[in-house]
Amino acid sequence: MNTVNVETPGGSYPIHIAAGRLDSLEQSIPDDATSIALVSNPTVAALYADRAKRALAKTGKRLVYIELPDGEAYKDWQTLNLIFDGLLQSRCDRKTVLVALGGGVIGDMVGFAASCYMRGVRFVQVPTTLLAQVDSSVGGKTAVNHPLGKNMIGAFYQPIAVEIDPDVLRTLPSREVSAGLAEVIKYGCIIDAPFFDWCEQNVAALRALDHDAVAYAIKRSCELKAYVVSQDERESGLRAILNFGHTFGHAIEAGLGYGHWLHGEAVGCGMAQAAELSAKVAGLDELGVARVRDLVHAIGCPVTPPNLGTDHWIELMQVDKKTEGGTLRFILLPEIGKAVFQSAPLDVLRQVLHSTAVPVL
Ligand SMILES: NC(=O)c1ccc[n+]([C@@H]2O[C@H](COP(=O)([O-])OP(=O)(O)OC[C@H]3O[C@@H](n4cnc5c(N)ncnc54)[C@H](O)[C@@H]3O)[C@@H](O)[C@H]2O)c1
Ligand SMILES: O=C(O)C(=O)C[C@@H](O)[C@H](O)[C@H](O)COP(=O)(O)O
Ligand SMILES: [Zn+2]
Repeated sequence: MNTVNVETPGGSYPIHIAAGRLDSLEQSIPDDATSIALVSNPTVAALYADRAKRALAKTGKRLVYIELPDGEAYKDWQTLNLIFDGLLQSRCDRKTVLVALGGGVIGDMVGFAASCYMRGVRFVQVPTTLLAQVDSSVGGKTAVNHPLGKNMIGAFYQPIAVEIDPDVLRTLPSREVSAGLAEVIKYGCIIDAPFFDWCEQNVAALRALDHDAVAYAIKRSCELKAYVVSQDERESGLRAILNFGHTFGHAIEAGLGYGHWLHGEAVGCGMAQAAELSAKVAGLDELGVARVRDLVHAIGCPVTPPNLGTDHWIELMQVDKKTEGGTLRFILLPEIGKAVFQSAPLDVLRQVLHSTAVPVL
């Protein structure tokens, strides 16, 4: 088993990565827990809830199961309330431990529910998508979407453990694999040039879910995310680099309606756009722009953004959490493997949006 540790003021915890880990989930439940609330969705539950329940039952503790509808469109306040309904109806108390079994949508919502149920209870992340295993389960960003903006209502709240079983990825649709790979290559772009090179060389193996390639990608991604989050839990500086591609990507998600493009697809396309903007204002050379765009394409994500209309694009991007006093700020690349946080002149941004936009079919 590989273990990566995350250490933040809000909590320190292990990320355990091992094939078959799903069958040992009982090890993540503290002895003083009074009960366990497992939260999942119908898609994931049909595949993995029985195994998760069997493992958790080994604790001898009362087990409650709560099911949420599947999809980004349900990452909202109303669905969040279903978790509170379930917890209250089952008389869950302050020592109940929540277990999030699913992708980033389940993880972000269960984490947020844990942050505010009875003013805070413990929770465990059991990520079942590639995206969740390499990114969303680590670092304690929890949230729901608002129609006007992505992840706008939420909290920083760390899990007590992250339990990763890479074997569950075998049932993941290939479109979801591509979306997860967008967040994998993001780490290469912002902080680890050799990892970017490695991703370029191993694209086919990654898309085919080759065991060794995926194991390395998960481990390296978790190490890099743990390093960044441990330096800056609440995004007062360094952590913002994890938002590379997201100012564009979140605008695509909100602008098209949540769920039309997957988060990873929108971020992939957003990274290609951010690379183009980087060439105009942050010094990235044309080869760098081409390498980012080609790798996004090679992992199976779109590189041509939808035509949201330049003014609407800008309105949507202004809702971004990095915006300060109305000024849009971006994570840009002076070179592959290095990221900076800066604003960009509006006319230059308009050029990028204009040059890359094509009509939605
Ligand atoms: N908190 C963070 O730091 C962070 C980081 C990145 C993304 N996110 C958020 O994560 C969300 C995206 O997460 P996602 O890409 O995991 O999407 P998702 O949670 O919607 O899961 C994608 C789909 O795969 C299904 N699925 C999950 N595991 C499966 C498996 N093993 N086999 C078959 N199907 C499976 C799900 O039911 C769903 O239909 C977005 O809301 C995004 O904002 C959060
Ligand atoms: O963990 C982070 O920090 C990230 O920015 C990771 C992103 O991949 C993730 O999509 C995150 O939810 C975006 O954060 P937000 O603050 O822009 O909503
Ligand atoms: Zn993301």
